[in-house]
Amino acid sequence: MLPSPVTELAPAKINLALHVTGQRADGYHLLDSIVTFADIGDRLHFSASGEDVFSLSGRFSETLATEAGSNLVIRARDGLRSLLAAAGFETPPVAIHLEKNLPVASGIGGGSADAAAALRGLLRFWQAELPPADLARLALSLGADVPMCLQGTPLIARGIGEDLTPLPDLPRLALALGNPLCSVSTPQVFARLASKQNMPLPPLENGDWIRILPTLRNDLEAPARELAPQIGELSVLLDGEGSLLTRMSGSGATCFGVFASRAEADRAAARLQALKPAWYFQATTTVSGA
Ligand SMILES: C[C@@](CO)(OP(=O)(O)O)[C@H](O)COP(=O)(O)OP(=O)(O)OC[C@H]1O[C@@H](n2ccc(N)nc2=O)[C@H](O)[C@@H]1O
Ligand SMILES: Nc1ncnc2c1ncn2[C@@H]1O[C@H](COP(=O)(O)OP(=O)(O)O)[C@@H](O)[C@H]1O
Repeated sequence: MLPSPVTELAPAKINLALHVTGQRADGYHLLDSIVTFADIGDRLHFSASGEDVFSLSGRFSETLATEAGSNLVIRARDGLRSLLAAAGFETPPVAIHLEKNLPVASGIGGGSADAAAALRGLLRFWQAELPPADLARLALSLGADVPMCLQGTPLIARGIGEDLTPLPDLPRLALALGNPLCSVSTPQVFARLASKQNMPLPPLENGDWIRILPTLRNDLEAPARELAPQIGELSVLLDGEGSLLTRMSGSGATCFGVFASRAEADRAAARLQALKPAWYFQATTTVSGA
């Protein structure tokens, strides 16, 4: 019997805080990051096919079309298939369609979210299982953010992103996301950091989040603003809409504003979209940790 079709959401990742605390000998930076996930993202569809096929659609698919063969989704499929084949599972050809709704190279981990969704979706499609440690190793080999995207719930990420601690009491947040649609290169942002040894996160047990979050930082924001000055303009616009806390996510250029309610986040995103029609704005409610 042919496998049944499967659909997976690849939710946007939001770094609510990101402290760079050191650098490994291989050049990768050590992070302390509070991460949550949006209720919006890319969408992946998996269906039976005579041969492996990969197709793209969506607002941001064009930038990826020329390098479709090296897409993280393909790398995830191939990596998973070889582990599953070694474990004796059947992995018949699959048609994968990626609906690319998230801006590319934008600090909300679109590629990592897609890779994680490909792993989750293909395990369901092929009705297969892997030991969690093998899956975690494969995820990390695809990118530092892929293990956290595989988890998909609020967490603290340490190391380069592989050391994950759940944050079940992080509340749902109403956010307006904005991006001036200038893609920012993650390695270039890390390379411009003035200091690589910054204060780690303070202890966060029983977090009074609304009080604590504003006292934290994104250490990548200053170097990203040097590369893309529009980030400063975007932050001012979010503040002007009444954001309770405005900050950049990941290596940018996406910034988020935290709003008192989803209705306020919706209004802010709609007003800013009218003001800057060529930019990306999206209201979202983040997932619950419980
Ligand atoms: C900065 C963060 C924060 O969550 O997010 P994004 O801006 O990508 O969303 C991540 O650490 C990005 O993770 P990810 O995008 O998966 O990174 P990778 O593909 O593994 O690495 C891309 C490049 O970024 C740099 N890099 C990445 C992660 C890290 N902890 N230290 C680094 O120095 C390295 O130069 C590496 O070659
Ligand atoms: N499915 C994918 N979605 C986005 N980018 C991808 C994908 N596959 C490979 N990439 C590559 O990964 C790079 C980082 O993209 P992305 O994950 O969107 O960045 P960020 O983590 O900063 O949001 C892009 O420049 C692109 O060339």
